[in-house]
Amino acid sequence: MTLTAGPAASPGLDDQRVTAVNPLLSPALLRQEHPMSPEVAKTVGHGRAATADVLAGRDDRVLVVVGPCSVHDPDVAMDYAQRLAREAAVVQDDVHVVMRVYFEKPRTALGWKGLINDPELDGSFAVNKGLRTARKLLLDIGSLGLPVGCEFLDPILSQFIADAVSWGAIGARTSASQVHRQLCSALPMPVGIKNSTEGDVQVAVDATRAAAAGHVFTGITPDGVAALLTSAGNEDCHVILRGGSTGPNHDPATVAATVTRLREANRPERLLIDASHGNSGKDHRRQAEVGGDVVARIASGEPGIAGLMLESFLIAGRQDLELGNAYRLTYGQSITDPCLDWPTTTSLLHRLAAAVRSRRATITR
Ligand SMILES: O=C[C@H](O)[C@H](O)COP(=O)(O)O
Ligand SMILES: C=C(OP(=O)(O)O)C(=O)O
Repeated sequence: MTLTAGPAASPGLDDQRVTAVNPLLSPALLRQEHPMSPEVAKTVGHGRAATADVLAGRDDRVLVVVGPCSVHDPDVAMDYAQRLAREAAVVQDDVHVVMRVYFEKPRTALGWKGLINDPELDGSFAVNKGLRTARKLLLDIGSLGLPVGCEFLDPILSQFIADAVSWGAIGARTSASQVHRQLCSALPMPVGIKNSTEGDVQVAVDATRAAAAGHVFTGITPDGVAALLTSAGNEDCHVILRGGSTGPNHDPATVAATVTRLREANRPERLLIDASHGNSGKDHRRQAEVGGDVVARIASGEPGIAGLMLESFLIAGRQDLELGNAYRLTYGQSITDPCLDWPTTTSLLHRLAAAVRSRRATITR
C-alpha cells in the first residue's frame, strides 16, 4: 500500500479552520540576534542557584518574585527594573529578589494575551516582534544583575527565552495540564506551580510530583523542528498558594496542610505565597495586607514559607487597554491585574528584610 503525504491525503478535510499560516522565527535565530553575554549568563545562573537554595532552606533568606502583572511596554519595564535592581542590592543579605517579567497572560476567557502575542497592543499579533522584544528585555534586565521570572504558557515559546530566566511559573489555569508538567520537568530553573483557580491545592502538589519525574514528550529543537524530547525531571518545582474562587488560602492552616501534603508526596516542604490573585480578590490594597501578614509570619518563624509573590508596578491599580490606543495608557500602570505602587513595594521589601533578620536573630539566640 502506498501512503500519500501532504494535503492530497485528505483533500479539503485538513485545516478547515486555519485562516493563515505565517513563518515563526527559530529559537536559534533569535539567540543569534540577541546573544547572551557572559555577565548576563552569570546573573541567570546565580539567580537560579540562589532561588533553589532559598526554596530548599539551604539559604536562610526569603525569595520575593515581584514586578508587574504583565509587561506591556519594555521601556517602562526597564525603568521599573532599574529601580528594583537598586532596592534588591540594598536588601540582598536578607531577601533574594527576582523580577516578575511576564510576557504570556492566560485569560479566563478573552483579552490581551501579552507582549509576545500582541506586542503592538492593537490586535496585529506580531509574534516574531514580540519574541524579539521579550528576549531583548530579559537580557537588558539581566545586565542590571537582576534575575527574572516568567510564566511559561505556550510550551513552544519557552525555547525562545528559557535560557535567560532564573525562576519559572505555571499558572492556575494550567497546573493540571500534563503538557505543562512535562515542560516543567525539562525547564532549567526552579518552577512555581499555582493551585487551581477554584482553590484546589492538591493539583499543584501533584504537578510538583509529575514535574520531578522524567518524561518523553513533543517539543521543538533550537532550529524550530518538531522533536521528541526526553527530560531528566525537575526537583526544584514548588507550590504557590494563590487563593481561589472560594477565597484566600495564605492562612497558617492551609500552609501547614500543604506542607503535610508535600511531605506525603515526598516533595520539598516549602512554598511561596502569592499575595495577589485569589488571595487579594484582585484588590491591590488587600494585596498589601496579605504581604504584611506574610512579613509578620516570617518574623515569627512560621515554617513552610519560602517566599512571596507581589504584583507591583510604578502606579497603583490597573487601567483598561483599548486595543490600538496604547498611546493613551498611563505610564507605569498595569493593563492586566491591579498592582501595588512603587512606595508600597519598597516598604514591603524592607519589612521583609527586617523580618528575616529578626527570624535569624531568634534562631541563633
Ligand atoms: O494575572 C493575570 C490574570 O489574573 C489572568 O491572566 C486572568 O485574567 P482575566 O481573568 O482578566 O482573563
Ligand atoms: C496569571 C497569573 O496568576 P494565576 O495563574 O494565579 O491566575 C499571574 O501570576 O500572572
